[in-house]
Amino acid sequence: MKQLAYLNKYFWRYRRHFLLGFLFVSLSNYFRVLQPQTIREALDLVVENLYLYRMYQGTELEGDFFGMLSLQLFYFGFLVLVLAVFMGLFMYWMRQTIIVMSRLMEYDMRKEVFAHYEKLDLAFYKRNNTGDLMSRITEDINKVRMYLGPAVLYGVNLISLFILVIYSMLMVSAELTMYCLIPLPFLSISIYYVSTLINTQSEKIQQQLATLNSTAQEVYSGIRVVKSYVQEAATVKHFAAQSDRFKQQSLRLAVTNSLFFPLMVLLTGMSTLLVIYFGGLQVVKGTITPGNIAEFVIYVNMLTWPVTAIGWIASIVQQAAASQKRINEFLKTQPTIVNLGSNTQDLSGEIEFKNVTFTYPDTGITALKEVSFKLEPGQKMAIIGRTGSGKTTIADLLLRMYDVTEGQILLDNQALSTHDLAKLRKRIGYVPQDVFLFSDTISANIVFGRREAPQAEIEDFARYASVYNDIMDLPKGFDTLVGERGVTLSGGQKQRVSIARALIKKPDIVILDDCLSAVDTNTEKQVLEYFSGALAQKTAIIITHRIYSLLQFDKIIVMDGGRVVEAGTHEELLANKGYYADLFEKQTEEVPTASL
Ligand SMILES: Nc1ncnc2c1ncn2[C@@H]1O[C@H](COP(=O)(O)OP(=O)(O)OP(=O)(O)O)[C@@H](O)[C@H]1O
Repeated sequence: MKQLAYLNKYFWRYRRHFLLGFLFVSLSNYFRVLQPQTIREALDLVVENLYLYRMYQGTELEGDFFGMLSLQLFYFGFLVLVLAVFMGLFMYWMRQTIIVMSRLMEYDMRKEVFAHYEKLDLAFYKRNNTGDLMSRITEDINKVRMYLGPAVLYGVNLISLFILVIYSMLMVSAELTMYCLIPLPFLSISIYYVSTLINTQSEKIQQQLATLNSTAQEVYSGIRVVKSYVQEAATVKHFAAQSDRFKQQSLRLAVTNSLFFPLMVLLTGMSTLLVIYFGGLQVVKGTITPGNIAEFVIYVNMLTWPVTAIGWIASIVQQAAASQKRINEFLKTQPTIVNLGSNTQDLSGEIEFKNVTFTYPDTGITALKEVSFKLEPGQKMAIIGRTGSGKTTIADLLLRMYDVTEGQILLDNQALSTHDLAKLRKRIGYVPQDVFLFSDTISANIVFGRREAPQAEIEDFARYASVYNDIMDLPKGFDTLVGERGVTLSGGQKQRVSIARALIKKPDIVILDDCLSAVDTNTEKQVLEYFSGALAQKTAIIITHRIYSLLQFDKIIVMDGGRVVEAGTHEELLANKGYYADLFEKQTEEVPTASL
């Protein structure tokens, strides 16, 4: 339960809503409790006057007496109505304060969790799967919201109603109060068990629904494979089996749900029975009036829902505590990559790796071993090597997605950590290998790192990245939606949009990670021409599997198993007759007219 203490800061922030809510609940309940008392008075009035009425029956005063009695009853009826109006009014305000409070808290909390997620480093995202992150920010926060809103509301309601009703009951008869309260703890306990059962079953159903969703989603995403392997029937069978499990679980829940109300009615019915029986005995003895019995029956009914709610609240609080525990786990996770630097100068582009060794914290894989190289401002370097040889890791370290395990990276002759992290990332234009575009317009994707860029520049950079004509061929040009909600761009088009996105930032250093792999040789040639022209003054690192003779590299390093196994210029490496020379030879044979 101590997990929920984290939420106290929100209660403090919205204390005004909370206190007002408490006041409105109490006022609403006050008017509610006055109702049975008015009904009791009305009923007693009728009982008392019945005798007198019989006396006047048949006389000429009968009409007057009846009129007077009706007027009094009308007055009581009107009073009950007025009380109901006040009760309803305060009930409306109670929801407007407490439920609104819970929604405000939910909003603050979701924002806090999302902002915290964004601060966490890449290693955190590798350790935890996206589904888990999503469920904590959606389902878990929803469950906590149930505690902040409905549970608090019914809890506050329960306390104030209990005090008022029990007080009013005790004023009439302590003995009768005791009898009618006997079944209520049983009601509360059994509702607690039933709602816990309902919650467990609902959770299983939710999980099964998630499985069902992902099964369907996977089939739709991989529909080409499914169709080409003629696996439609098999996937339908698999889906039907999952649906069947969902159906069974839902039917089980329906059985449990149908226990809820009969149980409630049974136990409150017993309370009513006890009130009528023992109350009747007391009326005979003359200690209470018949109106008191009616008053008590209404009290018992009033208590039914709050007492039921005890079990329900307990179950909500239990779930909220479990969810808050999961949320706290992430909130307490601190990023390992933090901003230690204050250097916000633009970069001249000098990069030096000094004996850099790096081991991925989550897998223990040593991706780089004593890697050293130096680039002067404006120099271009190619990194070549087999897959898994550590090329991307070099880019990740330069962007401080991870910190080196051993050795040092210097940027402009200063340790990487002395540079302001945000500024450092802003000054590096990085085109990652796995291109990712947001479900937004092409324009919005291009200006992602420099939102104020004017349309003319967006178009210019699309031209530099050789994607302008492709974009203009789309139905809405730069306003075309891409991704899930829009058109699907080809792999090569996506790569070029992502190049435009990196270049429009006008970075000091450019890193391209195998980002021309999916474009044809002509397009590749155009992009590289732009690089050798417009980016002549920028330091650039190009990670690739292809050898480009178009672009004059000042340096080429060949990676293997995390080490730099060859380094030098194109000519030096050819003379070396190693991996590079081999690759060059193979590529010359394969594509004699390509970009070589
Ligand atoms: N986020 C990560 N967590 C753990 N290990 C990783 C991670 N990224 C890469 N590795 C491992 O580090 C090694 C180097 O990977 P890296 O991505 O740097 O290679 P690469 O040369 O860029 O490969 P490719 O040409 O296929 O992109 C590989 O063994 C890989 O499995």
